[in-house]
Amino acid sequence: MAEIVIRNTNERITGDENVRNFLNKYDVLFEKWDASKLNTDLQNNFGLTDEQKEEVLKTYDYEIRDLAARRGYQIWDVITLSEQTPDIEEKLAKFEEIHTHAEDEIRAIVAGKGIFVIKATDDVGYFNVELSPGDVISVPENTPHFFTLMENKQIIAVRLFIEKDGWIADPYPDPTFIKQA
Ligand SMILES: CSCCC(=O)/C(O)=C/O
Ligand SMILES: [Fe+2]
Ligand code: NI
Repeated sequence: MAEIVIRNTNERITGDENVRNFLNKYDVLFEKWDASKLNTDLQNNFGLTDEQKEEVLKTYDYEIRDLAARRGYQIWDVITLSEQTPDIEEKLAKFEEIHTHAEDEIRAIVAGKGIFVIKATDDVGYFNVELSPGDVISVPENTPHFFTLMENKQIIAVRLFIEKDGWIADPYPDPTFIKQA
């Protein structure tokens, strides 16, 4: 179940309805998928082959096409990150830099955990969205954010993009961002 932490105040927001209301204020979509639909072998496999990634996409085909039809996404993929991932440190270092995308994108967590840190308004600052299996969020266009893993250091996520070019990150160096919280 997703939880929010507002970094400047340490306020924690829990419960799907409260999380949805908070996120919607910042144009972040929050929905749920049934995490138990994924075959348990795949839920515990953080080094998926291309064939297994296709199986993940097939499992959530209805949910993906529904989101695509409602919100205009055109392409999707599966990403898995864990200590088994080649070049994990370089990949994480890239995801952990604050950046924006010119398009709105979806991240649906189907196994493992992760945190998106997203900028709200200047007065509220950044908030953490701690995501668990079944949590689906959008990252709105031109919104500063970054991603990091949680203590278990493993995740499988489905990503939906509008642009055929896929994931293009524009760096957003932000001197107001405070790392600890
Ligand atoms: C869990 S998805 C990996 C990170 C990612 O796709 C992204 O866009 C980070 O900003
Ligand atoms: Fe992103
Ligand atoms: Ni990003």
